[in-house]
Amino acid sequence: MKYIILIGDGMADHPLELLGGRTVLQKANTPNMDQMTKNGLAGLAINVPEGYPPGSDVANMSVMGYDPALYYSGRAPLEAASMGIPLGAKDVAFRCNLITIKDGLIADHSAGHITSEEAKELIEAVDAELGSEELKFYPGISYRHLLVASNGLGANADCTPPHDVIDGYMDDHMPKGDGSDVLGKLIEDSIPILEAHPINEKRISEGKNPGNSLWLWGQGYAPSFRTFEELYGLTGSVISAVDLVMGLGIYAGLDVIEVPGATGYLDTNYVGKAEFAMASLKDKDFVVVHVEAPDEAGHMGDLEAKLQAVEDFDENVVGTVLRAARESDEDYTIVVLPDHPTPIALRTHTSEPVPFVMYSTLEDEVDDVETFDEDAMKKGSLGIVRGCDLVQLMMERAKQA
Ligand SMILES: O=C(O)[C@@H](CO)OP(=O)(O)O
Repeated sequence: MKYIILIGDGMADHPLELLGGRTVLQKANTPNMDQMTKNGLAGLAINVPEGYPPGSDVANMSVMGYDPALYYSGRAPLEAASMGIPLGAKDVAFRCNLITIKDGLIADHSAGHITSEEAKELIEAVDAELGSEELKFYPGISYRHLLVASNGLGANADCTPPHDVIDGYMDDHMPKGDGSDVLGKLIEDSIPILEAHPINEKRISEGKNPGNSLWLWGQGYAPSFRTFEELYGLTGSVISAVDLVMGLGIYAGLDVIEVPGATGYLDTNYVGKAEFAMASLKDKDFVVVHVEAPDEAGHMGDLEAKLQAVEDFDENVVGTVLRAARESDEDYTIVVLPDHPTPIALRTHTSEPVPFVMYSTLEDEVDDVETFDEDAMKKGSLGIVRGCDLVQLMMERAKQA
C-alpha cells in the first residue's frame, strides 16, 4: 500500500452571498475530489488545536502527522531548515515579510507577490545596512524571508502576521513586549532603505506594489522532531514550493522534492507536482503534496482566483494522482484536504475543522457522501478527527482492507 496526502492550502471557505450562500468548494467544479468522496470515506479534521494560532505552520504540521502540542516551536525555524540556515540553541528565527505600506497602512502582505530575484536584492540591501553579528537577514522565496537574532532576542515578543491585518495601521500592530523595541526599530529603519531602492522605484513605475517595509513575525527556536519513519515506519517525500512545508519535511526526515515551475502561487506547476509525487512512490511509501495557490487567492480576497485555484488543484493535482493510482498495479490510500480555511471575506485564516476525504483504490469502504465540501463531509463516517492522527488512520484503514 502507498500513502498520499494532497493539501490545497486555504481551500476551505465560508458561505458567500456572491455564490448564493454556497462556499468556494461547493461552487467550484471539483469532479475528482467528488469522485473520491463518492467512493471513499469522509470526515472533518481539526488541524489547528485549541489554543494555537490558525497558521499554515500548525495546520500542515498536524496534517503531516505531528501533534503541535509536542513539536510546534514557531514557523520561522521550520522555514530556516528549508533555507539551509543553521540555528544555534539561543538563535531565534523570525519570518521577515517584504510588505507594501501606503499612508501608514499595511496595504499588501506580499509586496505584490514580488519575485524572489527582486526580493533578494532588497533583503541584501537591508542586511548591509541593518545586519550585524546579532542580527542577520536571509533572502527566501518571493515575499517570504528570514531574520535570525542571537541570544534569544524577541523570542517572546508579541508579533502579528501581516496577512491577519491587511489594511490595518502599522503602528497598531508593531511588535510588542520582549525585544520589541529592537524589532520595531528594524521595521522602521528598513523603510527608507527600501523606499529609495531602484528595485522599488522600478516596481512603482510599472504599477506594481513595492516591497517598501519589512515585517517580523512567526518567530521561534529550533524544534526537535522524531522522524516520520520512526513515528510511522514509512519512508517518504514532501513536495511544496514554500519553505514552511519543505522545512517540516526536513525536520521529519522526508525527502524534499523540488518540482520545476513550482511557484507557491496561482501559476504553479500543478501537474508537475502530481507527476513527481507518483514517481516518488516507486521507491518510497508516502508522499505529501502541498499547493499554496488557494490560500494566496484567499488572502487577496479574490473569489475568481480562488475558484480557479481550487479547480486547477482538483483537475491537475487530484485528477492526475487519481488517474495514475487507478491505472497502477499498486494499491493507494489517498487523503485530500485543506490545511485550514482562508475565507475570502476575511482575507486570513480561521481555525475551524476542515473537510477531508480518505480514498482507497480498493474502493472497499464507501460513505453516503457525494461532494467534497464543508457541509457534505459532516455526514462522513469518519466524523471529526485530529489532523495529526490522519496518517495513523490511513495506515489502520489499509490494514483492515
Ligand atoms: O507564507 C505566508 O506568509 C502565508 C500567507 O500568505 O502563507 P500561509 O497562509 O500558507 O502560511
